[in-house]
Amino acid sequence: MDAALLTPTEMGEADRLTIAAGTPGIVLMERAAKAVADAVETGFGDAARIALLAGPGNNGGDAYAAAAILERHGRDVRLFHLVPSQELTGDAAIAAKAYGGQAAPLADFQPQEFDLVVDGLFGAGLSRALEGKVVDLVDQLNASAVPVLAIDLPSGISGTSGAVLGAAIEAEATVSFFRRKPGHLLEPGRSRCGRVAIADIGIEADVLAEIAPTSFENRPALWRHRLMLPTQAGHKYDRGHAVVFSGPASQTGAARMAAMAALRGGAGLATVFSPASAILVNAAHLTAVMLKRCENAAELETLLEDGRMNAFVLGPGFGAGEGARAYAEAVLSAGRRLVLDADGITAFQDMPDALFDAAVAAGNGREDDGPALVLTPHAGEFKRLFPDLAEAELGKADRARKAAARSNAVVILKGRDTVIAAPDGRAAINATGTAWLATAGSGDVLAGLVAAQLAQNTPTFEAACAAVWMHGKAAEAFGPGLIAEDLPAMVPKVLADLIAF
Ligand SMILES: NC(=O)C1=CN([C@@H]2O[C@H](COP(=O)(O)OP(=O)(O)OC[C@H]3O[C@@H](n4cnc5c(N)ncnc54)[C@H](OP(=O)(O)O)[C@@H]3O)[C@@H](O)[C@H]2O)[C@@H](O)CC1
Ligand SMILES: Nc1ncnc2c1ncn2[C@@H]1O[C@H](COP(=O)(O)OP(=O)(O)O)[C@@H](O)[C@H]1O
Ligand SMILES: [K+]
Repeated sequence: MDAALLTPTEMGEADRLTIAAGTPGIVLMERAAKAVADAVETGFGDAARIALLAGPGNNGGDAYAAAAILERHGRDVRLFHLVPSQELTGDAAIAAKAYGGQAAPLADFQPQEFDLVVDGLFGAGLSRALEGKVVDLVDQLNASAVPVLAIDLPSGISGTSGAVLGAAIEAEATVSFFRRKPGHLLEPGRSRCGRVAIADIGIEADVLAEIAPTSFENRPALWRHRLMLPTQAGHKYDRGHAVVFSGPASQTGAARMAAMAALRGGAGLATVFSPASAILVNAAHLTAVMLKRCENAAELETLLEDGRMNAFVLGPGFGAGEGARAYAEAVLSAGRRLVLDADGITAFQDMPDALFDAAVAAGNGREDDGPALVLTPHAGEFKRLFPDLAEAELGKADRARKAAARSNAVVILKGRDTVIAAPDGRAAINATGTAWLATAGSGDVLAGLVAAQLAQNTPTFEAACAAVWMHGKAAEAFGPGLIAEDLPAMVPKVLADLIAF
């Protein structure tokens, strides 16, 4: 549960359970305010003049309480309120009453008069788009060079989806409480948050058992225990045999990169299945990865008789069309797990139901494996299979969740904020990687890394999460100038860190 993310509603529940167990709300608010004041001292110690913006709810209450602490520390603070303090209720009213310092209406706020702005306008309670004068204020603040420290979330960012509702503050840092929220990790929220720190305000982790969150940050804590690492006396077949389908002679590189990634990621063996026309070009470039001819669906049926080949990748450089559909259906109906990427996804754009039916029929493979199918679309490919979901007013995590449920697949919806979703409703949001991953062929390597985990019998959701995390870590380890070929070579370092973890 360390990796759990809480939606604002779930966070409200954590708050409620904690208060019911005996900690008054004002105590939680005081602790939240202390964390904000600490973040000011550690991150913005040089700021001479500090403005705190207070909204109409408890986010504003946090601002009042933080202003009181900073003033006690001798800092030059001034508070600006969206509504007069007499209109506040509950804990926010208590905090406002306790603050005896300077306060003025928000209309008087001029960003350039300050060295730091603490944003306590709206947090978890944001319920609709910002409008009117508040939008003007947000625009004015964003245009100024004054750094902002956001309380809980930058105002205007949805904690659930990371969306900008009307307008949103661009923070340099954000202090949130107990656990991250999806909006801290999903774009554009992630970019608006700046550095995120999570403060312990005394909410016990055991409230999570009752809340049963379904969103997670993609961290090793989520899947490390499900990874099958080599054993001392292990045989290569213990680690499975990954197969990648090659495209025609002019586009074979993608499959080889995926196969190399499968091997580096720990599959015991990796083989490229190649059409006859591309055998020579593949042979000229393969060494540790093996090669077999696979010309058509009939030949594939024969090859599938070798039950040790347990994880397949179809799509990178494959070419779209009927061939891809027949292969995908054959692999799934043979009870093997399949990563369907790129052209493999496009091949089903006119008949997504044929794919979903095949995935449903394939069921969950061996008992604990999870779904037989992994889909790895970027936003464009996602739209080909799920046009209605791509256009619906949904956050990225819910979009991926609905797609996973409909297709009975684990869906890896790629991008800077890749979401991995399972048909059972779990969704993990990834935070590893660099912008250098946006390079030709990097998705092919990811497909191979997923197959590496599937080959080693990692359950499907955890396999996908681990692969996405490693892919990002490999990019971080390489640094600038990355091209796709560099990624498999960085996997050993990523694995070493993971094993030491
Ligand atoms: N949970 C916890 O454990 C803890 C939570 N804590 C803190 O509480 C915060 C959550 O407080 P909260 O629930 O009072 O919500 P908050 O973000 O202040 O906003 C609600 C107010 O804004 C209003 N409003 C909404 N949208 C609007 C719009 N577009 N334009 C204009 N108005 C809008 C809304 O009005 P209404 O929708 O009711 O009309 C309501 O008045 C959380 O982020 C954290 O900082 C900490 O103290 C520590 C413990
Ligand atoms: N700005 C970014 N930051 C981090 N990762 C990114 C970014 N842009 C793309 N990626 C990742 O790079 C990979 C690109 O895959 P894909 O779109 O399939 O490209 P290709 O088809 O060229 O292989 C995905 O894993 C995606 O999540
Ligand atoms: K805020």
